[in-house]
Amino acid sequence: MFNARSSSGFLNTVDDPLTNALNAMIPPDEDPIARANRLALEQDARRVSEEIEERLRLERLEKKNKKIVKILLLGQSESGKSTTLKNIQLCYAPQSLRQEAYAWRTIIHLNLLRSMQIVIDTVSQANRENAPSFTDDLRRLLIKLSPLKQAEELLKMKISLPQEEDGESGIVLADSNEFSVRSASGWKQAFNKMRGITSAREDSRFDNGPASILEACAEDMIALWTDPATKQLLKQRRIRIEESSGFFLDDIERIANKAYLPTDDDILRARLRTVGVQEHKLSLETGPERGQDWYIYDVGGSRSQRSAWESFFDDVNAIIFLAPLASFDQSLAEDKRVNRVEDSLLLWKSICSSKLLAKVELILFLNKCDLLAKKLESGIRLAKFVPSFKDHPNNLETVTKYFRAKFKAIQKEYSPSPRMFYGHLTSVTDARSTATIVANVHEVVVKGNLQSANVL
Ligand SMILES: Nc1nc2c(ncn2[C@@H]2O[C@H](COP(=O)(O)OP(=O)(O)OP(=O)(O)O)[C@@H](O)[C@H]2O)c(=O)[nH]1
Ligand SMILES: [Mg+2]
Repeated sequence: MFNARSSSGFLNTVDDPLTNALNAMIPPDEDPIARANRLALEQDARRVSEEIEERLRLERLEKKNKKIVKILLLGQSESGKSTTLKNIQLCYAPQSLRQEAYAWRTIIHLNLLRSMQIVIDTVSQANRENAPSFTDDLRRLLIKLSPLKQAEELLKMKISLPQEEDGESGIVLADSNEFSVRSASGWKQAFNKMRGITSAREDSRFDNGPASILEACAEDMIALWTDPATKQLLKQRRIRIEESSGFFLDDIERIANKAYLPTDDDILRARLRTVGVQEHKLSLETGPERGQDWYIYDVGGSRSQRSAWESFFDDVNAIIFLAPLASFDQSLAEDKRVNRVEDSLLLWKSICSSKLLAKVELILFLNKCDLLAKKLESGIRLAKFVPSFKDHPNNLETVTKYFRAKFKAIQKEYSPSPRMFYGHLTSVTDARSTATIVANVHEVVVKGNLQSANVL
């Protein structure tokens, strides 16, 4: 009797309708030659049937693979979420980021002016207080740098040019020091208007006045920033601008040049606060997931914005959670009583324990390790801010090991069901090392996606 091959798992002798139909057609007085012919024909039919089954299986698999992948970036404000998104763009769609370089130039100019303003304010205050370290040189520089205020106003106007439908512009001022990007179209319109402009010379549609002011003031900005009296005043007042977001004061000569166009590295270091949620669509162009669409959601991380996160938890595949370790000696901008690392640990706990996220892959980036290393080397002791660290050696290896174990233990204790721990030590302003980690995230996401589709 004909036996269907069952190793493929699709067909068997009992239930297969084709086998049953063929068996019913066997003539009772069949001779050996007719039998051999019939078996050959049946085998042929079986092969074709199996081929069709296999093709359908592959099509089903392909469809499942094409399932939209959703990744959510979470973490407190300034943890590095938007910078991680830029890294993912750099890995999978570098041209799209480079096309935005000219728009980032304006943000970087604003970042530079923001840091310069902190220096100017500190030196001016020393003047008002008749500090002995205030010199005539500093006084002269302050006067010469007064046009920078106008440059800042012009830049803000330039970036706020497009009006959204509701009449609001894309860029808003969060406080006197920081501006931010709204999730809606204003900022994208600004990008689009500037898209394709690859050099300042082509920038005929926009007033290039602020860049002229910056170039004219470059020498004096460098003189003020590098003056030993300035450094001393900043140190006395414990102002460490070098560690703040969007620090470009060591690059004034290059950035204040009128022909300046940001490098990838500059774009990663630029600071533009996120307000709301930004969706970024990525179509994978190579590899086995070719054609698959990834949607990456970048959210605003400040406390007032966190209530909006939950509406994005639905059918999310993976969460990249950023905890900036270098902030162990800082408090939240929105609540000075709360230590930043403590806030990250509490946030991590709430994400791990969420029932809605029980099946979601969690990938932890213990970020800003470059700044953490510098901070520890400069003698700042972790135990002063995190007493449970006790008298362990205050070096990068021990500190990162300590935090990794702490985050891992929280995940283990609070996850509704057991899940893998993916923890990376990152410095997401470093594109090269981050590319390796992004590849790892890719693997986890693809594996998780196949598992959720019951393909693995
Ligand atoms: N040195 C250093 N700087 C970093 C690192 N990660 C991020 N930054 C910088 O920190 C600043 C803040 O990063 P963002 O990516 O804007 O932070 P965010 O989490 O998106 O913040 P919100 O939009 O306010 O929620 C930027 O200027 C980054 O360049 C890091 O690993 N090392
Ligand atoms: Mg952001």
